[in-house]
Amino acid sequence: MVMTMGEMYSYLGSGIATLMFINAIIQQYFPLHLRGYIERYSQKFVSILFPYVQISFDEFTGDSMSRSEAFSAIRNYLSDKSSTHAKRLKADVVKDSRSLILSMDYNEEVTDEFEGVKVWWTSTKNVPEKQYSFSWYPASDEKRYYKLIFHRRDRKLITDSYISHVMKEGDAIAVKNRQRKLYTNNPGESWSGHKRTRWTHVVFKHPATFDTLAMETKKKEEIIKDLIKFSKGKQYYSRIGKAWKRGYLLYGPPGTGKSSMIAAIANFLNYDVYDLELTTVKDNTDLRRLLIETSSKSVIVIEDIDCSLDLTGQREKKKKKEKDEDEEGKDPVSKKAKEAKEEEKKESKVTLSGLLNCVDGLWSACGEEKIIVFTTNYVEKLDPALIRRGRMDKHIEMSYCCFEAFKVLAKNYLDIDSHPQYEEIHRLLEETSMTPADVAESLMPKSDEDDEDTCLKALVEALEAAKEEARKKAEEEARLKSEEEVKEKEEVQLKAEKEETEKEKARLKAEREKEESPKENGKLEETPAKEVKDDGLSH
Ligand SMILES: Nc1ncnc2c1ncn2[C@@H]1O[C@H](COP(=O)(O)OP(=O)(O)OP(=O)(O)O)[C@@H](O)[C@H]1O
Ligand SMILES: [Mg+2]
Repeated sequence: MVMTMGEMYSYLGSGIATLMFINAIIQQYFPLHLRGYIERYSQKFVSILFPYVQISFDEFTGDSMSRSEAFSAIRNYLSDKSSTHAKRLKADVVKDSRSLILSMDYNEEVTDEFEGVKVWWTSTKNVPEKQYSFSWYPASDEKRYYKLIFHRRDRKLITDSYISHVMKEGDAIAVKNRQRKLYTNNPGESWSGHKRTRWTHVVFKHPATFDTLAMETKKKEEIIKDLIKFSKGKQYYSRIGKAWKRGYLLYGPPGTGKSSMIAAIANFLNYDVYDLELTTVKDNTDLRRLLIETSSKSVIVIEDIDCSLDLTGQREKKKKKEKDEDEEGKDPVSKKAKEAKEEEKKESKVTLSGLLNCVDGLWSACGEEKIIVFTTNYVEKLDPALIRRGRMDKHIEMSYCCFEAFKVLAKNYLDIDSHPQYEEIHRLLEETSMTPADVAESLMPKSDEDDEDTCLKALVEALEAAKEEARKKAEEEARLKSEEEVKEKEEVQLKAEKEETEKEKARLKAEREKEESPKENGKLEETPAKEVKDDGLSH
């Protein structure tokens, strides 16, 4: 039977212990000059006998007694290795979730290879008495550590690169295994002054991925590349002196996949999502606090940014109204309290500049690896200051469903790559604007009897109906426009006619006056004379 490294180690370990014992006797009874000589030779003897080096990674670090990061990383790394190699596994339920993580059981051994070098890992619980390496720790039942054993000729490779490789891999596995969360700012929280966390969370489980997202392939690939570049950019960002964050602005009509895109980004990068509801944020300070409490590796989302900023103004008006009503209240105590609260509310608001400061001010550099996403249906409504590059680095337009996007949807919803009706759909999609949400709705089978033919037929019908509607709308618009034009023309004509009649009238009047003038003059000659007499102003 082949001896495992652990068994060999313990076998040799006892030999070493014997040697240590002998060494202790030597130290006590032999004269100094002889002692050095014997020690040198005994060490040489041990290393010939057992040319392996051992490194221990304890669960808790000495000074702070906090869980060692190295231990966790090794645990993750080995759990990944051992679930395929080790015979005895230990199952752990990850906190806050229902997923199982298998890890190496205690005293189980796993071999690993790195650049052609073989190493042995063992996991140990409860420090055995002979383990002198941990003798300074008080005895505890739950002392756990990992032991790495390798040949001493590989020492350089192991200490220089293997251990850091294990740490990196272990951290990556931790990121992969972790339960991602969807956070939302609790509206109740910001009004009550409790010192509880401002974000509440649920497990984030959105099935949208870039594979299921319907949009032009070129555009999609560009976004994926951008995300990969960002997520690997730690050194780059620190070199150029920029906070490690990136802003995306998603704009387009409702139902074009803006929210789906955010979920796909989070799923792709394995990030948490913070859904920031601006309308419930009290003021700029509150906003800052909220953003500070967000963790690294997260997507911070502010949906419908145009509405959120508009609402700030509306909220102000509403509050004033409420305050007026309060003043008519009967209970003086609650009235006062309410007034104080209203006063507080009245002064509070999130301003554009507050938002800008949070997006790219000094505060944004707290924590790293963050993506900030704004969505809007009306990009033209946004303040240019908000969406300039550097704040919103990438502007992504989510537009109506194109043929390429349709093909993705058809693959997702009906699992088909082609169909005789594709050509017609292609033509119709170019002629009409339909959102991916509407296309998806038509493609979704409504009953068990529905197959691809019926679904595609439904889509064609929907597209034709949309086309017809658009045509009618355009016609109606054209009709209204032409009607307006006719009306305008008529008005112009009417005006011209009116002017003409006015002129005619004036002309006629003038003519009449001319005709009547001799008679009139006679009369007039008499009258002024009379008048002159009457008012006594004549001379
Ligand atoms: N590009 C797309 N790819 C795949 N599915 C899509 C796409 N656009 C929309 N959908 C489907 O339509 C539904 C609505 O899309 P989504 O919520 O992402 O739209 P939105 O752009 O965020 O709309 P709104 O502006 O109203 O928030 C989604 O559940 C999704 O199934
Ligand atoms: Mg949305």
